[in-house]
Amino acid sequence: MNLRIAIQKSGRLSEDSIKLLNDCGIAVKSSGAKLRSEAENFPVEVYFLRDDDIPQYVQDGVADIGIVGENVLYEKCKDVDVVLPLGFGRCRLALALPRGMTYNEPADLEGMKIATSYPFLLQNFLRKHRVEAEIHEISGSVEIAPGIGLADAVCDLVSSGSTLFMNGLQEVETLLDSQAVLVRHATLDEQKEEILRKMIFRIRSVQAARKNKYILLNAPNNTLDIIFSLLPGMKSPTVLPLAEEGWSSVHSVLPEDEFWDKIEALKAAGAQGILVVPIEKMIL
Ligand SMILES: Nc1ncnc2c1ncn2[C@@H]1O[C@H](COP(=O)(O)OP(=O)(O)OP(=O)(O)O)[C@@H](O)[C@H]1O
Ligand SMILES: O=P(O)(O)OC[C@H]1O[C@H](OP(=O)(O)OP(=O)(O)O)[C@H](O)[C@@H]1O
Ligand SMILES: [Mg+2]
Repeated sequence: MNLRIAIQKSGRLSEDSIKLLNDCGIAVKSSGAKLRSEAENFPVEVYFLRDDDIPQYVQDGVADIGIVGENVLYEKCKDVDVVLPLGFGRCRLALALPRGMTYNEPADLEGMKIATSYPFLLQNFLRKHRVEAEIHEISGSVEIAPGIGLADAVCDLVSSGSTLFMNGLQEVETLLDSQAVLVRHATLDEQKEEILRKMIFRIRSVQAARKNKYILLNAPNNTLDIIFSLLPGMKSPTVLPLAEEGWSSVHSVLPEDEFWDKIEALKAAGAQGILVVPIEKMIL
């Protein structure tokens, strides 16, 4: 029996969703016209859908799991469980006003007409701040609304901010920070649970590998104590003697976010010939 997984057919999450499955050793191709596809080497079947529909499909058990942005998930309010964050599709749901308009607090939105594709999340925000405003729901190109007299403000997704900028808008509030998450139907039979467990294990290994680098360096033996204190490694660093007397080669694993600071410190401690290599999988 196959685990049925729903991913976005074409859009911002499609490529990263397929790449994640591929990096987990699950051979699926991007959809084309075929909206269902079985992996060749792992018991999953992929459904290619509009992202808006994914929470409903997973809630109803039409799909067992899905990949969807938190923005869509929380807007749709469906009963599905979040399994784990996936680290891509990062964006924020934000309120924006025409540039130059003063904004100090949510009360400044009182009486405004706000265009959005996220009426539920916007309504929550307005209610929380006891603001009365009119919500005008549109399904896309939201940022055009103030410029054509359709609304006074917008509430839409932002990542680089260039769409807001190009449309003469300024961001004034963040309602939600979002990324893609893996969601699941509340209950699955034991066979599907087992497939999902394997998949989660693979995803975690891929994520750990993406967050770390393998580092190799040469150092004089009298600097090794300082170098070890800088390089924790998965257990502890590997040390091999160099052919040249009094020198060693040290191998270790470094988190991506500590990387540049550590490299500076390693150089200062006497490390030379530093090589940094990506890790493909990391089994914890
Ligand atoms: N600018 C962005 N940067 C990063 N992630 C984004 C950005 N815009 C949207 N996302 C994330 O990607 C998801 C899909 O965005 P996309 O624009 O492809 O959706 P869509 O047009 O609604 O597609 P569909 O046709 O599937 O309904 C969003 O729900 C959000 O989680
Ligand atoms: O801050 P930025 O980097 O400019 O990104 C923000 C834009 O990206 C998304 O739309 P998208 O380009 O996915 O088009 P869509 O309207 O078809 O969803 C979102 O709806 C914004 O319009
Ligand atoms: Mg959509």
